[in-house]
Amino acid sequence: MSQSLPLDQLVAACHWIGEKGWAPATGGNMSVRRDEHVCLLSESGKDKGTLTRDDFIEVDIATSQSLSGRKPSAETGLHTMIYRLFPEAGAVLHTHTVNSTVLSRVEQGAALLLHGYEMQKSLSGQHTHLDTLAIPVFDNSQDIAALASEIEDYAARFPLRYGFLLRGHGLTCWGRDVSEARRHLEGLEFLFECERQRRLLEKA
Ligand SMILES: CSCCC(=O)C(=O)COP(=O)(O)O
Ligand SMILES: [Zn+2]
Repeated sequence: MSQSLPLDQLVAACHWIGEKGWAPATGGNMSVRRDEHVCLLSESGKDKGTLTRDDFIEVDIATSQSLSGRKPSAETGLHTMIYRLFPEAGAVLHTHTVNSTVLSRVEQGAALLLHGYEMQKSLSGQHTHLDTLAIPVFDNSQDIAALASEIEDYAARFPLRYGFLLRGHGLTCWGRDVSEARRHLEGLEFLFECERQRRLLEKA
């Protein structure tokens, strides 16, 4: 059986994300790397749970410019930043879930620390619940270029793996391919739900 193409895998991932309710009201954006220079990014303003192959736009990774007249995601600069920072990154998924939106506001520190969860091992290279996983949290901004620059500066000084949270906005995560990006998204969302519940129960 022939293996589906990365874009087909990404479209299936978008439908899965939509079914999960993780991209409500046109929120979220998704992309896949085509090669060293170009990625395919979801078109801005569309319902991401019902995207088709035709809803993805070729974008130059170096300049973040669309190679056609159509408007790619408002957050294009964050996707291209990830592809420039991490040559091994093959797919980027951005979602607006309740957990990522609320936890990123409750967490006042520079990172959401996850510790003691077996499902930390769902993330590539993680082998024990005894380690502490730090998912950085950045203040939300409508200035995507400035936000990308802030995150690039962070990545120059600290390890940046799996994803980052935008405070009161959502999660952007990535993987070597669509399958790994999906696993990282699902694993992080599970961990966020656990952490949100833990904080609620420990306050009770
Ligand atoms: C109502 S969604 C606000 C924009 C956003 O945060 C998002 O993730 C979707 O923007 P896009 O331009 O990619 O549709
Ligand atoms: Zn968003």
